[in-house]
Amino acid sequence: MPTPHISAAPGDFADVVLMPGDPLRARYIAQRFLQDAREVTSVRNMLGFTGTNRGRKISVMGHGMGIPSISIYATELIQQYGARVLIRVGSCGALRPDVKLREVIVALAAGTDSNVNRMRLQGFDFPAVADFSLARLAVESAERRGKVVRTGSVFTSDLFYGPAHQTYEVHERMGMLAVEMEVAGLYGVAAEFGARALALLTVSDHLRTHEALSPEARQTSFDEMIELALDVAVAQ
Ligand SMILES: O=P(O)(O)O[C@H]1O[C@H](CO)[C@@H](O)[C@H]1O
Ligand SMILES: O=c1cc[nH]c(=O)[nH]1
Repeated sequence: MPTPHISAAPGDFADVVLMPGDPLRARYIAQRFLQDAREVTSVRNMLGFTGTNRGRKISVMGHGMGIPSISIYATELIQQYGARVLIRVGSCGALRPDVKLREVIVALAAGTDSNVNRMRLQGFDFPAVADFSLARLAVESAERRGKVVRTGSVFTSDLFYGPAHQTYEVHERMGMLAVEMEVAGLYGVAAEFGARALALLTVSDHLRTHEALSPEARQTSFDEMIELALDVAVAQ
């Protein structure tokens, strides 16, 4: 049963998995937000945990950085471990001046400079969209908690250090809120294997103003995003 990248036993994972990029954030979420959490995989230190939240079995696992990395973990979780719902909880850099640090973005869709979804769709454009019911639950949860969230599209970039800044204006003109590195890939994997996916992103830095969250502010803001993600997870 173990895959090349996940050493968990059958049944170790819940059907709903929260996925931060950073495996240490996965451990933090498990320790702070899950009851009776236990580590279920640690291959390459890509930590995964399973516990409960409000009585609902939930897993959390890191996915690393970039589409190739998240694609491996998302595929193996769905195909080998029965995951049906994947919720990325990540960080992003804001593009538009009106998008502020600490805001949470519900990523309804993602454009990308990656070719992976065209490979899936024999050269044609693929609409990389979130699962609507998950997105709606996230927005409803934010309303209940009195938290304002943004909904809209983001840009998934293959390169963290690259020429993307030359195209920021174009992304912005096309209505994109922020840049990150995995969402388009996650939505492609979910579509290919019949799972549901959503990404919630906290604005950790601003690509125009070059402001960035302090480590403390980053932690608090991520906690608010994780609470929304858990509301969605528990409702499944
Ligand atoms: O904070 P995470 O979830 O890793 O997300 C963002 O941070 C990483 C880059 O620093 C990329 O993975 C990007 O998508
Ligand atoms: O991928 C990312 C994540 C955060 N901020 C960025 O500029 N890019």
